Amino acid sequence: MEGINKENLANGLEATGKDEVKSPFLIGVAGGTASGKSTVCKKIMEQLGQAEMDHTQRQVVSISQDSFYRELTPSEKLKAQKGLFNFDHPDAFAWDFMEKTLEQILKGQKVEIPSYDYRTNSLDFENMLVIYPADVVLFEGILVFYFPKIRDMFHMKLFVDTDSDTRLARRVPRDINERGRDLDAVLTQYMTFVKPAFEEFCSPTKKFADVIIPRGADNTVAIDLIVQHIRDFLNNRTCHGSTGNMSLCVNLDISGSVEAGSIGADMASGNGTYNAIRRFSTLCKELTMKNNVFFETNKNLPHH
Ligand SMILES: Nc1ncnc2c1ncn2[C@@H]1O[C@H](COP(=O)(O)OP(=O)(O)O)[C@@H](O)[C@H]1O
Ligand SMILES: O=c1ccn([C@@H]2O[C@H](COP(=O)(O)O)[C@@H](O)[C@H]2O)c(=O)[nH]1
Repeated sequence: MEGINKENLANGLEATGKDEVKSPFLIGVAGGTASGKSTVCKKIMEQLGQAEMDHTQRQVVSISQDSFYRELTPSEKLKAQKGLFNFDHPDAFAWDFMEKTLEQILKGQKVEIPSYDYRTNSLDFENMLVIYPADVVLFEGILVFYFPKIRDMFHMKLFVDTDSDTRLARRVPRDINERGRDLDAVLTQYMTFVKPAFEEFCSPTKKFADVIIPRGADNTVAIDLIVQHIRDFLNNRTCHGSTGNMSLCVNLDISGSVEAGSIGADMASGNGTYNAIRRFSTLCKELTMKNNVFFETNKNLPHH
């Protein structure tokens, strides 16, 4: 990406000649089908007072990976109508378009993406979604951590981890009531494509997450913490512009064992917000509340 790196993105500024364009803090939200990814994003937006706000004015926006399904060939369309197309395989997505769109978003540009119509298994170009520049962008989908180029764009990665029985129990009524399917088709698609693809492509990406959220939207403690972190980010950006996440130093200073100073040191040493965020997520994993473990430790994270 020319002219962009994680450092200046996380600091929120990209130099474009004389003008300074605000680049958003990009959060990836992955997880299996019906794990609660969109519900988690919706809750975050609601708690931040963004959901009821006019979409041109929002500081936080949420985008679904579904807008990046690729257009099907006529024969694939026929297969899809019979429930014989694999929408859970990485090949079902238009990765180039996804990458380009995220690059534009990171450059602070307005983008237009199609909505997705599950009833016809196709992109709806009549109903384009306009994504206005925002301070924080949530990007959710089953495979958002699958491709390294996309994965590396996120400043923070969340994985919504809901057990597969619960997910299936939620998917069945959702697909019947909201996506125009019948029970047989939902179960056949689940057993033929959804479950095997989850195990092969989605579940292995959990290891890339900075924060794993067990039980999805039911995990109010985890959501409150993430909301608080976004609030800090937004306040800081408003108060300090490019100084990014200084308030992390204050807000994380809630336990004697928390090394709030090391976050400040990151900022002061010029290692920047990205490192501070990494430390934040590590701290989250270390934090255990009495009788309430709200984050599952991701053992695959490198030590800082
Ligand atoms: N915590 C929850 N409790 C009960 N139902 C939920 C919960 N989270 C999500 N759902 C329901 O499960 C279905 C899938 O949730 P959704 O957030 O759309 O998942 P995803 O975006 O991961 O596919 C929806 O019908 C939603 O209303
Ligand atoms: O035409 C389509 C496109 C996708 N799907 C299924 O949707 C899920 C992903 O959406 P979630 O909201 O994360 O559940 C994926 O498992 C596909 O199987 C579909 O059924 N039809």
